[in-house]
Amino acid sequence: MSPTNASYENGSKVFTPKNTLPEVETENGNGHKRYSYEMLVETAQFLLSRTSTRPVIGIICGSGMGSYWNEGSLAESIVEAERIPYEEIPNFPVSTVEGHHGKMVFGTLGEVPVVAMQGRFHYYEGYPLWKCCLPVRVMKLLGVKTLIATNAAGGLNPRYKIGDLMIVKDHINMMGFAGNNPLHGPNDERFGPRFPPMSKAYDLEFRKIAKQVAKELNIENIVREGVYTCLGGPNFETVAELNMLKMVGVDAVGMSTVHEVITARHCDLKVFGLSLITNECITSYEQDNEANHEEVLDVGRMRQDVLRKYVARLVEEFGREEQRT
Ligand SMILES: O=P(O)(O)O[C@@H]1C[C@H](O)[C@@H](CO)O1
Ligand SMILES: Nc1nc2[nH]cnc2c(=O)[nH]1
Repeated sequence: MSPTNASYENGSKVFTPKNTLPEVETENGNGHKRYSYEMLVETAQFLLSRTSTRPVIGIICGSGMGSYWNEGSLAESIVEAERIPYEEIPNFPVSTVEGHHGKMVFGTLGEVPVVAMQGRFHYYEGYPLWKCCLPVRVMKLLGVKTLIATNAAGGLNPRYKIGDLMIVKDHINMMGFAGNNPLHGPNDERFGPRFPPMSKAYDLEFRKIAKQVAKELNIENIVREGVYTCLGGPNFETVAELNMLKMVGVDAVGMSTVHEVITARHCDLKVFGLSLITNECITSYEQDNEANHEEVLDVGRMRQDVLRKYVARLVEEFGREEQRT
């Protein structure tokens, strides 16, 4: 079935969108049924019935940033928080990774209504990319205008230090090179166009604001700006892989965010991406150290104070920017 009807007007091809995403797609090879638009509306309506918050900013908390230790983290600094476990949410997957709680948290940050995912879904957990990104579409249906996607990442740029923060300037969709994309399959025009552009994926104004706020908070010495890539995981990379990624201009390597950002841009959310550099990428066979998840979580804990303050101020400023435009 074609997702669009093409006709010709004055010699140019004109596409008339059809709402064609079938109720439930066929299983996509690994037992995961695709969800219809209506099912995601049901999910959003359930959430709206469980909270009085009407969020304008959605936050995805990266590994170790979503309250692994229950207090002091980004998700825990949300005021008048209402927490809804993923298991209670219709059509929602569950979080299986240590450091990811599995709750949607509604409330305010700096008086801006927000929803935060305390725990995200990763491809390596066995979810197809579209399912990893399902909450982004639910956020859109909740009324969210801006997505802040945070992640833990390995620092590939030799100037980066463990504990640095990287404003994401752009990404390289490595999994997309192999044809794995969250938008793969029939397109539902109610979310967005068949062929969305990605050249301005990370909002320029937000990036400027983030640099300004870093100055105000006196953390500009640890705030960088660079290119992120996502690999499928769950293993950390080989030396050869990392050297290849370095050659193509990658500054930080992770296992998330890229597909969430593609999904967010497809449904016209504005995006800000932030990586916490939790470990050094090993690019030489002479180095003894190896990447490990414990270090990733430890660095998240070490930096939770800074992250919390930084993201809370960003939310305030982005909320203001949202009202201005
Ligand atoms: O959810 P994020 O991208 O922050 O988590 C990263 C990637 C893996 O899930 C984990 C590896 O330690 O951290
Ligand atoms: N792929 C990848 N993901 C990470 N998440 C945190 N650190 C890393 C890393 O070094 N590589």
